[in-house]
Amino acid sequence: MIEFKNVSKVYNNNVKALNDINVTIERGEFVFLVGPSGAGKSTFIKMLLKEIEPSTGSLVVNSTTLSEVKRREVPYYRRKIGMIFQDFRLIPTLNVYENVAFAMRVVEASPKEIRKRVPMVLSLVGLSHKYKMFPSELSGGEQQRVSIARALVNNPQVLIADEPTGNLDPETAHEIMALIDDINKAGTTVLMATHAKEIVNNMKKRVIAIEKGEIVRDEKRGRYEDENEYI
Ligand SMILES: Nc1ncnc2c1ncn2[C@@H]1O[C@H](COP(=O)(O)OP(=O)(O)OP(=O)(O)O)[C@@H](O)[C@H]1O
Repeated sequence: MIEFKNVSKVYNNNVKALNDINVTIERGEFVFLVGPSGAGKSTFIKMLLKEIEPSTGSLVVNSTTLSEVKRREVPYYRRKIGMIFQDFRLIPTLNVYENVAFAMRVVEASPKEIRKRVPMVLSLVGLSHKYKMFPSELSGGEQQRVSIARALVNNPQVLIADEPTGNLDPETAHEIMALIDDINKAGTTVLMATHAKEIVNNMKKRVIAIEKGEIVRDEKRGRYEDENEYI
């Protein structure tokens, strides 16, 4: 469960990026976070990862109050969260297997556990046969699958995706969304920030729309909606 309680963020330059956000996301939900550029979506996500602190208010993620997580505990807290990005962020000098294994090494998983989990998640994303290849030898969709495997390998409760289809053609984007949907159906909470209107409208999931730092819409089975559509 994710809870924002009266959360505001004012950056040093006095930009108010989020203004009194109150929202609850239940375990197992699939939520799209939409809104124009500069609306505050990245700020929302960075707070969940404890990359930045709220100026006021508090956040709770799976019973952990983030303000109580000490600096040295942050890496352990982040194990609860898998993260995927538009630009994949794979390590170019490591092959597929090693990219995924690396995420387990940094949290000091045992070699035995690594040998068990990595093939399991590579199979889940359909890349078992490409485990020796390097990121530069893979298509964009395959690279995103590797990054999804890496996000899932430590068995997180929440998957956060920041514009995960932004660099993919529509067909590949559709395949990646089907994979993320399956992951959600298996129980992982998904929060996805996106500008991909078609995807949001096709999937009929909860949509939280942010504008100028405020939640302007929060609908179950929502739509992307943009005002210009109706002009
Ligand atoms: N580190 C920072 N310092 C100062 N202002 C910032 C900082 N990061 C973001 N902002 C400002 O906060 C506001 C919200 O930015 P944010 O990056 O959260 O928007 P966004 O919805 O993620 O946009 P996009 O869709 O373009 O990624 C913007 O006005 C931005 O300029």
